[in-house]
Formats: sequence, C-alpha cells, structure tokens
Amino acid sequence: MERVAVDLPGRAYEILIGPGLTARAGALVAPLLRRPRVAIVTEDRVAAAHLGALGAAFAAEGIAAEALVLPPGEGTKCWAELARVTEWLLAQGVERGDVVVAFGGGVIGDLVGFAAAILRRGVRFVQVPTTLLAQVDSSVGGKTGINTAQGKNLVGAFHQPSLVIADTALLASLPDRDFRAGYGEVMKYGLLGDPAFWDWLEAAGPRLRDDPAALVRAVRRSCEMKAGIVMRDETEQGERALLNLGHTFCHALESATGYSDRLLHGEGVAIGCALAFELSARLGLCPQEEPGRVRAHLAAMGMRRDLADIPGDLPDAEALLALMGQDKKVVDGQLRFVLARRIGDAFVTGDVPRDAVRDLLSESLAARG
Ligand SMILES: NC(=O)c1ccc[n+]([C@@H]2O[C@H](COP(=O)([O-])OP(=O)(O)OC[C@H]3O[C@@H](n4cnc5c(N)ncnc54)[C@H](O)[C@@H]3O)[C@@H](O)[C@H]2O)c1
Ligand SMILES: O=C(O)C(=O)C[C@@H](O)[C@H](O)[C@H](O)COP(=O)(O)O
Ligand SMILES: [Zn+2]
Repeated sequence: MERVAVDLPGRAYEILIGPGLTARAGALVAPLLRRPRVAIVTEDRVAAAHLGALGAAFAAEGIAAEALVLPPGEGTKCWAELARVTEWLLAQGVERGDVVVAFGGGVIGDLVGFAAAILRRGVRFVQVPTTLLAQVDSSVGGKTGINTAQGKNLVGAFHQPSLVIADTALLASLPDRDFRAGYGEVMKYGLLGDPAFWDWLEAAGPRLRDDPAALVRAVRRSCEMKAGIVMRDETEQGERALLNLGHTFCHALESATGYSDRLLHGEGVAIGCALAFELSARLGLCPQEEPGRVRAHLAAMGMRRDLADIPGDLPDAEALLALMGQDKKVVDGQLRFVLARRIGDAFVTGDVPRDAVRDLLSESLAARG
C-alpha cells in the first residue's frame, strides 16, 4: 500500500493507494469512529459492482453501514440530490462525531463532500474513490460542491476528507471511456508541473489500464502533486489555480453540453489542455511544437482533443466566452487562464487578449464542419 500525506494544520489526512484496499476499509476507517457505524452514499453503477464488498469490509469489523444509492451521472451534482443526501443523513441520525463515506467517482465525492460540509455545520467524511479521475484528483484537496443553472461547481465549500482509500483494483470495472476521461486529469499534472512525469506518461500512458504497477505509480504521483499544491495553497489564493489547467475551456463546454454524456469532465479537461497549449503558442508564450506534442499524446491515448470531437451542436465563440465569465478565476470581470511556458511549466495570467481566445474558439468550431 502506498501512502501520501496531506499535512494541513488540524486537518491532516492520508491518501492510501493500492489494489484490494476495499476489503480493508473497515479496519482503516475504524480508528476514526466514535461509535461503530457509518453512512455510505453511492450511486447505482458503483453499488452494483462494489457495494457488497465495501459493506462486507465494514461488517467484518462490527461496523454497521447503511447506504443511500443515487442515480449516476453529472446531473446528480445538483440542488435536488444535495437535499436528498442531507435529509437522508439526518434521518439516519448521523451526528457531528460520525463519519460519512463517499463511495463513487467525482460526482459522488463532490456532492457527498459538500453535504458533509454543511450537515450540522460539518461532519467528517471519508473518500473511497472508484474512478481514475476521483483517485487522482477529486477525492483529494477538499473542493466539494454542485453545479447550478449558472454554471459548473458554482456552489460549494472547501471541506477536507479525513481519509482517502484509493483501491486501484476497483478501476477494473470502469468503462474504457471513463478510464480515458480520468486520464485527462492524470496528464494535466505532467503538463502543469512535472515534465519528467509527462515523459513517463508518453511511454506508459497507453498501457496504464493493463499494468497494475504503472497504474499505482500514476495515481501516486498525481496525488503527491495535488497534495503538495493543496498543502501550500488550500483555498486557491494562488498556486492552486494551476490545477485548473484546461478547466476554463472545459467548464464552459460542460455547461454548453448540459452536463450530459456528450462530454465527460475529464474529456473536457483534455480538450481544454490542448486549447490552453495552442493559445500559449499563439501568444508566443511557449514553443510552437508543444501543442502538437500534447495533441499527439491525446491521439495515442485514443482521446478527444478538439471541439470537433464533441458531438452535437455547440454555441458560437462569443457564447462560449460568456459562459467562461462564470469561472471562479475571474477577477474584476477579467478572465484568467492557466497557460504554459512549456510542457511541465504552467502559470496563471489575466493578460490574455479576448480576441485571441475568440479566434481560437472560432477556428476550432469552424473545423467541426
Ligand atoms: N473536487 C475536485 O477537486 C474535482 C476534481 C476533478 C473533477 N471533479 C468533478 O468530478 C466529476 C467527474 O468525476 P468522474 O469522472 O469520476 O465521474 P462520475 O462520478 O460520473 O463517474 C464516471 C462514470 O463511471 C461510473 N463508475 C464509477 N465508478 C465505477 C466503477 N468502479 N466501475 C464501473 N463504473 C463506475 C459512474 O457511474 C459514471 O457513469 C465532475 O463533476 C468534476 O467536476 C472534482
Ligand atoms: O482541486 C482543484 O483545485 C482543481 O481545480 C481540480 C480540478 O480538476 C477540478 O475539476 C475542480 O473541481 C475544479 O474546481 P473549480 O474551482 O474550477 O470549480
Ligand atoms: Zn477537473
């Protein structure tokens, strides 16, 4: 088992990574409990594949576990499901000293983490992430929340988990499309701050799914990078915004596609990273060959890399820019982007001419034919 520490004052926790950890979840969570019970929140697909194993792991330690099973998909990160989760937790008699378990991908982690943040003004929660995306990104760092009619992740709270248990064996049941989407966040770490990790991913990325040791290494390095950034800047006053590489584009595209399965979050991140590198090259900030290298790796991974790869209608460039206006990095109405000097060296800037973004989006939209 690999361990990554997130050392935040008064809220330190560990990320445990390795195959088979679900069977040990009861023993791993037991030291956090004041009384032998937990409330698990999950969703249909995860429940069908893995809830039995998680329940058995708690039962083996004499821990009573009740579960709420929600519908799957991005649409679940909404006000109605937040109300359902919080009311259910209250009906279960969850006290301030109890622990809630978020068992699922990023959708469940974000929603349940937010419910835990506001329930009785804050109860502890444990993340048991079941997607690649959740194991490398969303289960770590304490960003929780829901989407609203105005945009992505616009209501939420910083609320750190008390433990993260990333059982890499659970990813065996993940559909290929979701595995690839999760990889969008993995490669983001190489692009934003670790050129050696990027070089390794160029070679190892295509075999990640079939190589358990490489998978653990990718999850571990991603978590180390995220933990490091979160420890230095928990509430995104500066450096943490680097984790938003590709997301200014991604969130506008997710909003434009109605948070539907036309575009998964990780797919939007991959496309957004390719666009961020293209914009960086056009502005003369990074070498001209870097965007091609990013796109070539996405192609080698069988991933989407451009607006042309998103099915169905998209709004025009001006409308996409308007959607970007809800981005949380906006200051005084000015968009800010994460751009790059080269692969492995990203930075945040507000010095991006709106025309350059509009032109890039217009050309990319025109290429859709
Ligand atoms: N809080 C953060 O820091 C952070 C970081 C990145 C992304 N996110 C958020 O995470 C969300 C995306 O997360 P995601 O990609 O995990 O999506 P998701 O939770 O919707 O899961 C993806 C799909 O995989 C299925 N699934 C999950 N685990 C499975 C398993 N083990 N076997 C079979 N099927 C399984 C789900 O039912 C779903 O269909 C977005 O809402 C995004 O905004 C948050
Ligand atoms: O943890 C962070 O910080 C991130 O930005 C990670 C992102 O991958 C993630 O999608 C996050 O939810 C985006 O946050 P937001 O503040 O832009 O909504
Ligand atoms: Zn993301």
